[in-house]
Amino acid sequence: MTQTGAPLTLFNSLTRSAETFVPIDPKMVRLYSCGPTVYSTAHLGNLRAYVFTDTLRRVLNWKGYATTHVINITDVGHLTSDADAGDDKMELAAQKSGTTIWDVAARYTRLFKDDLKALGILDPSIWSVATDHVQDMIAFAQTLQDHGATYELDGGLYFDVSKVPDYGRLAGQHGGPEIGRIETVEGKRHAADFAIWRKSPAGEQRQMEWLSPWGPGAPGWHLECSVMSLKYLGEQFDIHTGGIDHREIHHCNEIAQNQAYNDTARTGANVWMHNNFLVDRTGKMSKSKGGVATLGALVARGAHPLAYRLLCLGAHYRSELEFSLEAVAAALTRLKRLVLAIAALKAEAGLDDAMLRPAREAGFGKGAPFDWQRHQFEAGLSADAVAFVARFDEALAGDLMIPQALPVLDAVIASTLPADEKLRLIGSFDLALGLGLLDLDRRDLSVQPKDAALADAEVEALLDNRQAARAAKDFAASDAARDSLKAAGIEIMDGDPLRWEWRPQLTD
Ligand SMILES: Nc1ncnc2c1ncn2[C@@H]1O[C@H](COP(=O)(O)OP(=O)(O)OP(=O)(O)O)[C@@H](O)[C@H]1O
Ligand SMILES: [Zn+2]
Repeated sequence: MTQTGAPLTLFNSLTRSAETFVPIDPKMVRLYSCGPTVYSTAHLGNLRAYVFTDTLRRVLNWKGYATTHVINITDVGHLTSDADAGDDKMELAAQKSGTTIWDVAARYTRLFKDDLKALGILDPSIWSVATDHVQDMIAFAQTLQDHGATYELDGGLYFDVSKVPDYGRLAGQHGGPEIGRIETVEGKRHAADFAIWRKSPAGEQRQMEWLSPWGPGAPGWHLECSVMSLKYLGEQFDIHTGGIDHREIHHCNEIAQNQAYNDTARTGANVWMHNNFLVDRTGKMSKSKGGVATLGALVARGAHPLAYRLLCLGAHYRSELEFSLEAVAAALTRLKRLVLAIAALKAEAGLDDAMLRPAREAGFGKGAPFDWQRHQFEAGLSADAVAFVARFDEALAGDLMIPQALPVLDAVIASTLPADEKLRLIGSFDLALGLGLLDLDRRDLSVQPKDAALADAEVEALLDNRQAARAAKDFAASDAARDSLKAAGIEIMDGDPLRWEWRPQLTD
């Protein structure tokens, strides 16, 4: 299938400019996203990174491209300091929890995937787990050594960044191998050199270690992404993504390894894309700071996970997004308004299951283009409706400008189009937005806070009492019922078919 609509432009961190996207193979766009280090629960900042990659992949599919998307799971090698020092994050977490690294990895991988599901993030074509690829990594490191790009120290096998052209170009640092790094290891030739194989200290056996030509040890973190992207996507693929922190070191090192491995100046991916940070008042949200906001914590306060997705979609991926509970509350209200409006449209037009099918089926394909689904929604639309599709498409095509696509959705709802056409447009748009708009019920969004004092049935009983009191014109009793519900965190919504909802505890 060929690309539809406006030409897609994407901002390439490598050239620091927005470029028209030209796939290497128009039949299959190859995409790699640096995955999580599974040593603790992902925080909302980490999840922003995957809302971004999911949006990218959905937009590619929406525009008619099939994708092969790889996300890795880092269960070895990521050190506590980016400056190639400190402990392995996984080892440290296992020590702290008194379990094995494998248990830690299994637990947090599962929790991570649960979070992605709750956020409407589609499964990648391939989840690649670092520890499944250690033999590939050893072979890759051996080739780097054969190509003269490494040197051995007591602590491990090091990559010599002076052996590749223009090291650090991605970070915008054209200073060569001496750029801004602290010398932390005795004998390193350049500050930016990094370990691709970390030898186990003599006389010590690590929980996770493998035999290698350089002795027992474990691979470096940067190595895994080069190896797994090469294995599944080839020497040069289309797009590589990660958070903006990866632009400075991790991706520079991946590029250097790819170049040394292939003996070329090519970087491994044509387009390198980076999402900006989720920040709070103290700066970048990060696990190391403690007291971290997780999706589970938001839900415990009564927010629906998709409210967080909508919050992310409301900011362009290259802008910082400031996190606050108030912002989540506002996104939740925005989502509720959308869902209420859509419920009214469904009541007006009658939404049959046949219309929902394409939206649901879109989730099964691990990267298939959305042509068929879009055709189901868009076939036979009026010229006025098609004009909305063009506006929406243009926003997506301009470097994934979702904040400009969302108002097109609002405009559709406010328009004079017939309800059936509005629903079709919403169904089509939502393939790219991933908010589950046609499926969501207002009831789904009324999430019960974890420490809620009342159960659903008790709320219903109190509401019935109140209704009876009102019918008997006993306004004191009716007000008392309202007040006791309010004290329990429940808002009564007269005139709303749902009648009531939990008031999310979304203030600091
Ligand atoms: N505050 C943030 N906002 C957006 N993306 C982030 C943020 N923090 C990390 N990321 C991204 O999340 C993804 C997963 O990162 P990873 O699991 O390795 O996190 P981490 O480095 O252990 O987390 P932390 O930085 O909190 O210690 C990466 O692409 C990373 O760039
Ligand atoms: Zn990576």
